[in-house]
Amino acid sequence: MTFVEVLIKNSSDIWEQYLEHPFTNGVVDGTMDAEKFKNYIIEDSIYLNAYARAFAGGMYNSTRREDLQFFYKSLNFIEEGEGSTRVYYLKKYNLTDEWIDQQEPKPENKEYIDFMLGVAKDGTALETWMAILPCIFSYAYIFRELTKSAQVDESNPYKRFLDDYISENYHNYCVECGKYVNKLTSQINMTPEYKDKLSNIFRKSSLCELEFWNMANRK
Ligand SMILES: Cc1ncc(CO)c(N)n1
Repeated sequence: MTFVEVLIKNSSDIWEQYLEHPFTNGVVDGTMDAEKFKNYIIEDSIYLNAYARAFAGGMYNSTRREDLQFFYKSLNFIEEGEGSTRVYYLKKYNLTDEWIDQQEPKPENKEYIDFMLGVAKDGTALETWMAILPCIFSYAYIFRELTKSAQVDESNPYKRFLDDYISENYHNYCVECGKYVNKLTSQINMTPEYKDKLSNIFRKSSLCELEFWNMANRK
């Protein structure tokens, strides 16, 4: 088993809950309440700004060119994909980035942001990847799994959102991230204690993801 596979296995009890969540299922079948989805997009726009700062923290703490490059290549990929989808929905709701900048995140979002930025501020590149990987991987996992048996309807208002995560492009990016992180772990001395430390960071972010869905599903 690769280290990335171990990480996911150690958080599988949480990951299983993503697939049964009323919010993720409501988005996939298009029945999600429009107001809830709008509020989700607002929180997620705040989150993605903090996410970019986490990458910046990871970059600041990286001294190897490959590590620096992988952070900015990833950030660019996210900005062009999900970032522009958020802008599309914000426009639809007549909201602007300037307005988003003024908003305070809800408590669940704030907890996730604070955790991620804390790891990125003081951690190594690898530790920072532990905090940001559940975000990247879980969306591919959730939306690929949930659309396996049923295609996304053309009339689904959330199709543009879903298409980002079920695309081949996003899948390939996840594979690339996995390879890169596995390579990082093969270059250092991974004691059992350190493996646990890394796995716990990944697990905490996985839990924050679940709380984010719970938050989104509350009015
Ligand atoms: C909270 C959250 N987690 C994961 C993703 C996917 O990158 C996202 N856009 N937002």
